[in-house]
Amino acid sequence: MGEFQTNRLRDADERASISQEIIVVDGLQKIYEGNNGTTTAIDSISFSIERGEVVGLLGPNGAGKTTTIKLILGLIEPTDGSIRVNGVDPQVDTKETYRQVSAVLEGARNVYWRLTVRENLRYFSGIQGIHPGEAREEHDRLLSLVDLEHKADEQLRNLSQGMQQKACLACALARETPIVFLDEPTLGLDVEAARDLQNEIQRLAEQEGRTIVLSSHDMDVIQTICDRVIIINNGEIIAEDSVEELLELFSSQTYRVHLEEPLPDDARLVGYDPRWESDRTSFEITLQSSDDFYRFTDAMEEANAKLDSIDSVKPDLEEIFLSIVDNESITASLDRSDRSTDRGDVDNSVNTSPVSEGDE
Ligand SMILES: Nc1ncnc2c1ncn2[C@@H]1O[C@H](COP(=O)(O)OP(=O)(O)OP(=O)(O)O)[C@@H](O)[C@H]1O
Repeated sequence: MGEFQTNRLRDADERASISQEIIVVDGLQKIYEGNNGTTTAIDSISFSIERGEVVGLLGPNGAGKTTTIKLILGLIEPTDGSIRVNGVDPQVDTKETYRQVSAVLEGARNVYWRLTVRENLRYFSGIQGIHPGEAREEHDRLLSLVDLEHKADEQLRNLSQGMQQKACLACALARETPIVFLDEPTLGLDVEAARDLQNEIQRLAEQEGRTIVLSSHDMDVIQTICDRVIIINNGEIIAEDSVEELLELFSSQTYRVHLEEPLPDDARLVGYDPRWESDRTSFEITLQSSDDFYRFTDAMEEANAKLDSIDSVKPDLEEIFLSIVDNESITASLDRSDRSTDRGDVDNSVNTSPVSEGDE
């Protein structure tokens, strides 16, 4: 998928200073070392994110998304490469990075379980320098957004898991940082709450110019709210484009073919393996180029297939994502010599919480 690859950045400082880029990652690499070998989780990736963008960071399990986010937050040290978060190097100034970014990461316990929901909100806006009196109205709005007004004075440890997740989200938003990282933010939310949150994310970006980076397996959410996606697989960026352009590009590559009569069972479209419908008259096929298109029509002729119609179809982001990752997996599986251990064998002692002293 070479045409999607991001351009390598010249220099992170230079890029950050001349543009609206609020996150600049240049040649970033992370190799985890363990007793039984090493794992290259991130392999020289470069990308940038502009102020006010809503970007989806996507990839299959183990692709390297969480590692990338932890590196940007300064929670772990890169093996190589550089990162700037609003001009700050997270390795040099972790405190300032924390002031710039809030994050809700899966499994991260970055709230205080013995405090009530409202006390947590006050604490998190307080450390950002927001006066409690000024924050009251905003906290009411956030409580209503996550549907926790009735639990505002309950200790967090007494709430259900879903409510705790909502409270973490509200605390992250209460900090009013320029950048927000959200991992699976709609997981466990009911339909209405998920829709409200999506609207809120769009509002934060459009009206307040805040930058949101989302990681989610729900492609409907990504398609609805993200301006752009960065797709990672095996530690490398395999696609980086606006959602609109990806939809456009793939709609002109995917076709629905309908034959006048079923193709006999023993006939084959040599070089293609289309997903037939049960009566063997229709299938969808992805063709990468005009050459491919001509090869396909030759294969149809050889198989004596009688074409009735061929229409361009519009796949959704989920189908596009699977198609990009599947294509990539075929090449990547040939070259994994240095990925010799899995997570269980090596250092797992990373603190995922931006707050070091949770009082659980
Ligand atoms: N602390 C660690 N020590 C060793 N290897 C690790 C560690 N954390 C992650 N890895 C490995 O690095 C690779 C990338 O993991 P990462 O958690 O970044 O993926 P991910 O895209 O977030 O996956 P998921 O969607 O499953 O959360 C995986 O092979 C994983 O096993």
